Amino acid sequence: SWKGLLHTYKEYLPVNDKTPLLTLNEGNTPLIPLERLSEEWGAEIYVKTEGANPTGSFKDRGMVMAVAKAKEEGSKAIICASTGNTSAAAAAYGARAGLRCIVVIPEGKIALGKLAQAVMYGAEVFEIQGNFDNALDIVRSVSKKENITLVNSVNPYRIEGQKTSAFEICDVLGEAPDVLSIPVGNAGNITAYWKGFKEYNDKKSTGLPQMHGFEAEGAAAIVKDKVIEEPETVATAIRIGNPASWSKAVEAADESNGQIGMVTDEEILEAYQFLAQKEGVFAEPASCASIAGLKKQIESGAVPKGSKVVCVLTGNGLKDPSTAIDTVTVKPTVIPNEEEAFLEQLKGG
Ligand SMILES: Cc1ncc(COP(=O)(O)O)c(/C=C/C(=O)C(=O)O)c1O
Repeated sequence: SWKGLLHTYKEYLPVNDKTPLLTLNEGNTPLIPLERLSEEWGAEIYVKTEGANPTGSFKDRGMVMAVAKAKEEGSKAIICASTGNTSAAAAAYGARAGLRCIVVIPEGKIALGKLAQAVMYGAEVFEIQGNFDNALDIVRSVSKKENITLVNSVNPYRIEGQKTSAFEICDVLGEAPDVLSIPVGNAGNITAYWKGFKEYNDKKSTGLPQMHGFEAEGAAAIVKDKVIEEPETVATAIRIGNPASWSKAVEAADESNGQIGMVTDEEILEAYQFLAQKEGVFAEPASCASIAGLKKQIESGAVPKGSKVVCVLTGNGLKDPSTAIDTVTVKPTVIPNEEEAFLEQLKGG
């Protein structure tokens, strides 16, 4: 049976006999074929549903590695800035490892499910009156002054843990896909996937995908080649205006002959709905940037028909119930406690 990432991929990870084999059974997430969209769009499309991880996002992969190494090094506390999923994962793995966990999130801009997780796992939660980029600046500085381990994706152990998803995709498909489509916020994840695909290719000749990353238009620092001081997007997870791994994301796109593109909130929300309603897959808005971006690239021919594509769905749709209820097209209907009234509605009365 599956024993988590540190156990499964120890030969590819900085795991030694002093590293605690921390786990919440992260990893081994489903790779689901999208039959209807593949048919409609003329490509072979799969989604890597990272929302199936223990805290509902891909962050668990990086956090299990970063927290295990923090504990190995005798750290007593971890800290991160977060748009929500990093703080949820840090809080969970910090609790699991018995470490103090401090998280700094942008006041009023965190999805409800993520805040619920951070508080429930017992993190010390600070809502900064600023955005993620402001929060990251502060926690990077504080972690240097205090003996507290920074677990944002500037911590290389996060990238090590997150690269394992590329291994799983190659193991299931038997080779790398032609295209890997992925949302981009702070750009740690696209960096990690590219590292993973290269390592696996070196070891097993699995081939290399083109890396296609997508920012939200209101936070598209890389695409616009400028820091976005006031990033805005409904996809709050990627509401990041100064990606910490900016140059590594560009490197991944250039080396793989891929590209970093951007999608509008409207395109994200459209993908958010048709993915759930046509394929039964519910992912949070930021995740759907990978679907929205792929749609545009197939339409433009940037991704040729017949390509084998994996879209990374980075977070579970349940993380952000408010956006689902607020933006869904077909709203719920209220009915009295009467069968007649219900039948009337069912018949489209
Ligand atoms: C659902 C979801 N999808 C995509 C991203 C972008 O990944 P990166 O490009 O590696 O940043 C995030 C990132 C979230 C945080 O940065 C945080 O939680 O602080 C996310 O939660």
